Amino acid sequence: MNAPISIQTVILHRLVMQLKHPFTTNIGDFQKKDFFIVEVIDSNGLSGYGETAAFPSPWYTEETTMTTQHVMESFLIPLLMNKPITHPDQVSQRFQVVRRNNMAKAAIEGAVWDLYAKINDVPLAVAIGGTKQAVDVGVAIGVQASIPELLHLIDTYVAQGYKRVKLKIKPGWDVHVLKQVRQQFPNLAIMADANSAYTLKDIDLLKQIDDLDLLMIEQPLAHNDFLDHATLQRELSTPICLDESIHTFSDVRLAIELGSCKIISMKLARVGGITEAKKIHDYCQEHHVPVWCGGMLEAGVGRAHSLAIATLPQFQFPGDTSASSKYWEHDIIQPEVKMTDGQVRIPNQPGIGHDINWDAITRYRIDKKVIKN
Ligand SMILES: O=C(O)CCC(=O)C1=CC=C[C@@H](O)[C@@H]1C(=O)O
Ligand SMILES: [Mg+2]
Repeated sequence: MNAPISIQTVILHRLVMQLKHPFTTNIGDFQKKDFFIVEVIDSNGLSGYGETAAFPSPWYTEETTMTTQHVMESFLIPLLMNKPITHPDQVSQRFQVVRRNNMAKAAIEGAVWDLYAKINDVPLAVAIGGTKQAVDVGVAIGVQASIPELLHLIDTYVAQGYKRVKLKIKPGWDVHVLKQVRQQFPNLAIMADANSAYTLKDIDLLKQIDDLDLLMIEQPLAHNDFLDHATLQRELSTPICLDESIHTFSDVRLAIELGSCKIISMKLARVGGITEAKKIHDYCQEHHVPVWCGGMLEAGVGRAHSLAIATLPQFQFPGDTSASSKYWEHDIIQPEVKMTDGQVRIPNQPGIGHDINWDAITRYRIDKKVIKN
């Protein structure tokens, strides 16, 4: 039986970090990340760290930077502090009285998982049940100003060692672009992410991607439409991967039972944390459904959590957990996440396996809230 963990203090560090380059999808451009690093401190003064992923506006899910602050401060942190826990799995159970708000939940639950792993002196990946020492990683590339610029960018990332590229697509930037990329890179692992930019009216256009040997097409249709995705999957040989549709274990069961997809994008923030992610992983393993780790433009703490979950065996495709340098001049962890030959090695230090870079935290921090039990 694990010793009780009593959270005495929670600190919300609000940071704003400028992306090295704007990240463009069919919904809009991102220039900066406005988020929280959640620090949970136990009765011995040991800290665990988590990271919120919500964007400043509610376009990806219903959550935003500010909704996560409100739900963490007003509901989740009081629930966490009101009695000790003996295992991080109890955190998501305790949070069930709060509907949805998965990104707020995942940041706090992740911090407790990091603390738990440190208390038990094991890497977070080991505490989760991970089996890999290194994980394959790829890069996500937003919509570019021109096809030549896209091809140059892909060339740059391939030269760095990345073995998979994910390309954002949208009406007017899709089949013709993918065809030229495939022509230039005949053997490269390529996937497309549509962020719900299409409907079944586009079925004839989407069927053209079947000649391009893509790994998958991510979220072609609406976030809440399992039936049309099932209709589309029956027409496509390219596997559909669901991202924005998947918020819970029951969403995964529905999608697999209906045939809405053949691959699941796992994002700790979107599903509410590590405990739910492990449940989804185990179901996908049992039903032979590949999983891979999507990205949310994380800073180093969130990136380290994603890398840890990606060590579970059913993660079968390179994740979006590219090196820190893809997005950040200076990351908030040390050492930063580095990619070598298409892989990131999993640290064997306890917890997330990276120290917090407090100089960087101070540089980016715009607010700090200390909540004591
Ligand atoms: O974190 C990364 O490197 C990739 C991020 C990424 O592709 C996305 C983040 C959030 C929403 C989308 O734009 C997109 C996705 O759908 O996966
Ligand atoms: Mg996606």
